[in-house]
Amino acid sequence: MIGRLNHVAIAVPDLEAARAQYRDALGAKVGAPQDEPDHGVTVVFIELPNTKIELLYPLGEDSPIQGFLDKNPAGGIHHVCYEVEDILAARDRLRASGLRVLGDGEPRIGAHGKPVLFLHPKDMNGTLTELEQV
Ligand SMILES: CC[C@@H](C(=O)O)C(=O)SCCNC(=O)CCNC(=O)[C@H](O)C(C)(C)COP(=O)(O)OP(=O)(O)OC[C@H]1O[C@@H](n2cnc3c(N)ncnc32)[C@H](O)[C@@H]1OP(=O)(O)O
Ligand SMILES: [Co+2]
Repeated sequence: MIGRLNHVAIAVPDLEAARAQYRDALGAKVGAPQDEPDHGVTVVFIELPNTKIELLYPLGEDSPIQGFLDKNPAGGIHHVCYEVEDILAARDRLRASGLRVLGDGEPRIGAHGKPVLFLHPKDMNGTLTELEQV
């Protein structure tokens, strides 16, 4: 059911420093910061030949990544995102397997303008998992 790895998200304590590191030290193609108020994060996408890195920084007072950064002040891998063709079919299949879909279970529009859902990290081998319909 799952398709390509769309992105690996890394929560960072200093977004500009992380952007500069990927651009200058690693020589990567680094995008501009993009505020996502509905998701409580500012994101920067880094284009790699085979996937993307999504740098995450908290936005607003109720950011879902604040707790993660409090526990991991140097930053760390926050989630992985897999592509699916039909997100509602994927959600129903995963729920039937006993996995918890976060929030109200209704897909929300993500940073690429496509519907996304998240699966609880405790049900996914300790890894917060995002699904994006492509
Ligand atoms: C820009 C849009 C979109 C895109 O298009 O790409 C995005 O990527 S948005 C990214 C940010 N949005 C989200 O993360 C939404 C989903 N996340 C959540 O609903 C919450 O963050 C959470 C996963 C339910 C965690 O909630 P929180 O209140 O921060 O923590 P808890 O204390 O309740 O955590 C319970 C338990 O889970 C562990 N945990 C938390 N976050 C992670 C993580 N990222 N990876 C692995 N494990 C995680 C946490 O440590 C707790 O474990 P214990 O300490 O053992 O209890
Ligand atoms: Co993401």
